[in-house]
Amino acid sequence: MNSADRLKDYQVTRLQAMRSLFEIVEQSSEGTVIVDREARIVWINERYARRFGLADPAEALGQPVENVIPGSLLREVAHSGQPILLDMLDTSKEPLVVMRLPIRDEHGQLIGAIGFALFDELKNLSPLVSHYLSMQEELASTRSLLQARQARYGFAQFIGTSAPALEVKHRARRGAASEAPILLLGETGTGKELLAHAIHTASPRAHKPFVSLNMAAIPESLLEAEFFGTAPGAFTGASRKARPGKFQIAQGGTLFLDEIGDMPLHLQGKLLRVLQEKEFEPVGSNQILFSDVRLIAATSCDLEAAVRQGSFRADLYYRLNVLPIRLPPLRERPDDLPALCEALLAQLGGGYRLAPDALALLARHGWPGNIRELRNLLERATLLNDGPLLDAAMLAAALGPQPPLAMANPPSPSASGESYRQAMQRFERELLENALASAGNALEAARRLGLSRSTLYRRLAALGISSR
Ligand SMILES: Nc1ncnc2c1ncn2[C@@H]1O[C@H](COP(=O)(O)OP(=O)(O)OP(=O)(O)O)[C@@H](O)[C@H]1O
Repeated sequence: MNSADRLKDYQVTRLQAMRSLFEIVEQSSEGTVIVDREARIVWINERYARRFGLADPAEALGQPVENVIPGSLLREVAHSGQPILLDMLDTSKEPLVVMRLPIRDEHGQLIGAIGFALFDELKNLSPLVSHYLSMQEELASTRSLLQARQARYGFAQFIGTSAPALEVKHRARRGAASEAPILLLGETGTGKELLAHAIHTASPRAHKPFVSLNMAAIPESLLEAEFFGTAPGAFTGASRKARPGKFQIAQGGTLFLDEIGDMPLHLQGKLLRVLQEKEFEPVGSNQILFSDVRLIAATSCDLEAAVRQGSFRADLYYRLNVLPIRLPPLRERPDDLPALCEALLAQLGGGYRLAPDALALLARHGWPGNIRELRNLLERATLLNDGPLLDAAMLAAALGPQPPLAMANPPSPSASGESYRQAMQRFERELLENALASAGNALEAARRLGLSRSTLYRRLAALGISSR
């Protein structure tokens, strides 16, 4: 077939397509009307005429379109030549969804317009519209949640070039590339949460949420709902709406469970099920939800001892312990002190630096609160001094009247043959009670001790000390 034949063929096909289109729309629509350039009706189908109260379509011919169809915009289209592809037309009965198109002759001259009433069953559209609106809402809230839940730190923020710190980063990078659960072990303030953020940021899940949950900070009775969410009206006082749990919020991303050793036994079984079966049920529902969440757990307590004592399930411990990473206490990595001080002082702002004798003093300190304690101390020193150079005397003043813990007198051994454990408990009790008494409140006491508030509360609860 040559190109002229092909063109002829195309034009025929196009004409046939146009005719079919007109017939289909005309037959399936609620009505069709054609007007000339002056917006007088030249043709209207029976159905449409009847809708506007005319028994015979012939009665409409020659009339201005607005006389028959109040509110019609066909005059505008016949004048401007601009189509109105989708619009609503209010009528005395139900509103119509209409389409209006200009009509041109074979020379392209505007000669009128055609209007189709596509349908009147607007309620058919409402599920579509409400579905669209709810999807828009969901998208907006997911976007803002995601922004709020982006991990804040990467490996660059984890300061340290000592051998133990490099080993931590090396293992953490390997962990980031895998999907296995990670268990972060270490004393309070050693950077477990910081490292969990960094692992998430370096993992393929980085663009999905990072959600953290501290077992010690949430009352036991609310933990299950925090974890798995609730079905609508799941329990008295629960919201009538379903409430998503951290597993749903973290979907596709990472869930960081801090102080996992404080997790109640009955929840440990449920967590194990999620890890093994990748599914869970919201509280008060028997709907099974699929979970795609990478778990990073952290603890400052001795989980193996907890397993031996029966307060932590052995099967969950083994499942979590696939890739344990132990964060060394600050006293085991004194070489990192200068870099840590520099980074923490830079974060605090104000251009402060440490004098060499200040570093020597810090190296002798015991750091029970580790890097959090170091950060708090430096912050206090910058608040007490105008700077820019902080010396040993200034840091000693910021540390407070008592000598640094490493140099403090050890508790005297009890003449009555007190065990190591009992002596440690007595020491801890004195330390916490003194801190509470001198600080006046738990938040300030935690700050002074270099502990997180949740760790302080947990230790107070364990020793039966009231925080008031
Ligand atoms: N290697 C590090 N480099 C820089 N800052 C650090 C480092 N490790 C910890 N920090 C800082 O020390 C503080 C405590 O860290 P983080 O909260 O991660 O400790 P944690 O081990 O999770 O403590 P807890 O067990 O009490 O919850 C934070 O301000 C953190 O940014």
